[in-house]
Formats: sequence, C-alpha cells, structure tokens
Amino acid sequence: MSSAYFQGPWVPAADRALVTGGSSGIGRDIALMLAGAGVEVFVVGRRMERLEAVAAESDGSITPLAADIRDADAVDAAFTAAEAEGGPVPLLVNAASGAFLAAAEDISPGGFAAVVGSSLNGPFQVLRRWAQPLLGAGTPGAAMMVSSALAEREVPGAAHSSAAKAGLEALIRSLAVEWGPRGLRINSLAPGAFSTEGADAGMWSFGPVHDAALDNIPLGRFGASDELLGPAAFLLSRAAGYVTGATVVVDGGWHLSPHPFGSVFPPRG
Ligand SMILES: CCCCC/C=C/C(=O)SCCNC(=O)CCNC(=O)[C@H](O)C(C)(C)COP(=O)(O)OP(=O)(O)OC[C@H]1O[C@@H](n2cnc3c(N)ncnc32)[C@H](O)[C@@H]1OP(=O)(O)O
Ligand SMILES: NC(=O)C1=CN([C@@H]2O[C@H](COP(=O)(O)OP(=O)(O)OC[C@H]3O[C@@H](n4cnc5c(N)ncnc54)[C@H](OP(=O)(O)O)[C@@H]3O)[C@@H](O)[C@H]2O)C=CC1
Repeated sequence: MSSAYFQGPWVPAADRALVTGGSSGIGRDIALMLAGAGVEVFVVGRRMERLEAVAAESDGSITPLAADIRDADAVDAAFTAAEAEGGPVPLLVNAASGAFLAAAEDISPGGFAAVVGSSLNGPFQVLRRWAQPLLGAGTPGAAMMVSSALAEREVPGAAHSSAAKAGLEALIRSLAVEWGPRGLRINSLAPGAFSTEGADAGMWSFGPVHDAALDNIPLGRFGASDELLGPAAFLLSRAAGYVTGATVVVDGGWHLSPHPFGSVFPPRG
C-alpha cells in the first residue's frame, strides 16, 4: 500500500500503531497503509494464519498478535506483547467487528451478544487497555474506531449492529471528553457499503441486499477501498491534531437517504 496517503502535514501522528481487524478488509488496508508510511504496526484478529499472511506482505514492520477483542484477558495479552519493546502504543485503529443480517425477532440472545460484544463491548476493552499506559505516562495518542453508516441509518436486518455502532459513537464522544484533557484524541470512521471479504460473505453477495443498498446510496455505487484510506489517514495524522470526538462518515451519502422503500415512489396526483 502506498505511503502517498501521508504527505505534507498528513504525516502519521506517531510511529507505532495497533490495528484490530488487521487481517482482512478495511483493517488490513489501513494496516498496510500505515506500514507503507514507516509505522511499526501490530495487527490483531482471531485467526493467526490470516494475520501472518498480512505481516508477510510488509517489510517486517507488521507483527501479528492473535486475540478475540471480546476477551479482555486476550486483549490485555496482545497489548502487553505490543508494548514489550517500545512502551505504550500511541496509535490505535479498531476495525474488528462482526455482524450478520437477520430479522430482529430471529436474533437470539447469543446472537445479539456476539454482535454487540464485537462492536461495542470489545472495542471498549480495546480502548481502555490502549489508553491506560498512555494516560499513566502522560503520552499523547490517537484512536480511530471503525463504526458504520448503520449507526445513523437504520436498515432491516441490522438491529444489533445499528445499536452497537450507535453506542460506539456515543462512547467515543464520552472518551474524547474524558481523555482529551490528558492528550488522547478519539474519533470514528463510519463506512457505508464497501466490498470486503467479510461483508461480501455476510451481506453484499445476496442480490436483494446488494440492490437495496445501491438504491439508498445517493452517489449510486459502493465505495472503493482507497476512498476510505484518505479519511483514515487524515484522522491518524498530525493534520487532525485538533479533531476529537468526531465521526467521519464515508458512505456516498447513504446516511442521508430518505428512501425507506428504495427508489420506489407513489405516482403524483
Ligand atoms: C450501511 C452499512 C451496512 C453494512 C454494515 C456492515 C457491517 C459489518 O460489520 S461488515 C463486517 C462483516 N464481517 C464479519 O461479520 C466477519 C466476522 N463475523 C463474525 O465473526 C460473526 O458474524 C459473529 C458476529 C456472529 C461472531 O462470530 P462468533 O461469535 O464466532 O459466532 P457464533 O457462530 O459462535 O454465533 C454466536 C451467536 O450468533 C448467532 N448467529 C451467528 N450467525 C448468525 C446468523 N447468520 N443469523 C442468525 N444468528 C446467527 C449464533 O446462532 C449464536 O447464537 P446462539 O446459538 O443463540 O448462541
Ligand atoms: N464492509 C462494509 O461494507 C462495512 C464495514 N464496516 C465496518 O468495517 C470494519 C471492518 O469490516 P470489514 O473489513 O468489512 O470486515 P472483514 O470481515 O473483512 O474483516 C473483519 C476483521 O476483523 C477481525 N475480527 C472480527 N471479529 C473479531 C473479534 N471478535 N476479535 C478480533 N478480531 C475480529 C477479522 O479477523 P478474524 O475473523 O480472524 O478474527 C478481520 O480481520 C468493521 O468494524 C465493520 O463493522 C461498517 C460498515 C460497512
């Protein structure tokens, strides 16, 4: 991934980063972008072999660390390993999250907990563990949590994910207020529809879901991965030094769409 995303004032805000969800899709692209800009990157996910594959794409600057972000002990172990040589890690990206599409009445307690666990509870444990040593040392840092356009644009089948991502955005605003005075910036990036391995498998490969999404996107198309990287680079750069508690929505306008029935309108008159 090119370091061209980081130029001029858009230099990374620090030289070490931990990226959860760094083995696939959006997290992988961001991890490779940071590594390409000279940042030492730790990638976290549940499956080690997939993390190792991403690490192998770098020049040795990406280190794989396996953990399920819903497991606070595993999150602690991953940060402890990342901090072993260079101390607290100043940059955090949380892209890890999981969701499936299901009618609300069919989401079991376990299914709701699995999605909220990976999209809200787990990200809080990641943020808390990331911040503790930085706050203790008085070292500045910046976190970018990957949210979703679903935080403010509800769609059928995603009640658990919408609720969790809306909670995540509320959480980052609270933490921005609590930790800002102590040198930490916390923002979120909210993607709309992007073709990735996980999202394609879970939703976009189903024709009616794909077409309903397209109907609701004012720009009329899915996003390309490099259209997320620029906004991500900004939030993780010195250029964003006065930005905290913000959500940058990158969704082709989906969150504005007023079309609950797709593009079908009643006839005039
Ligand atoms: C505007 C933008 C729209 C697009 C929004 C996109 C959002 C995204 O998040 S895209 C990223 C997609 N990537 C992934 O989702 C990959 C990771 N996914 C997962 O890990 C799983 O989907 C997970 C969230 C369910 C978590 O996995 P895990 O904990 O391993 O899950 P289990 O198999 O143990 O199941 C737990 C629980 O959930 C129920 N369940 C799982 N899948 C479904 C399903 N398709 N439908 C209904 N219920 C499901 C499963 O039955 C378990 O429940 P209980 O049996 O009651 O315990
Ligand atoms: N693609 C899209 O259209 C959209 C995506 N998003 C958000 O973007 C982010 C990335 O999604 P995307 O790249 O599409 O998805 P992918 O499924 O392609 O990637 C998900 C990554 O997260 C890891 N992961 C998932 N659950 C956990 C967990 N519990 N603990 C640790 N790691 C985990 C996966 O690795 P492993 O499975 O090995 O753990 C993988 O590296 C998510 O937060 C998602 O909600 C939001 C809106 C739209």
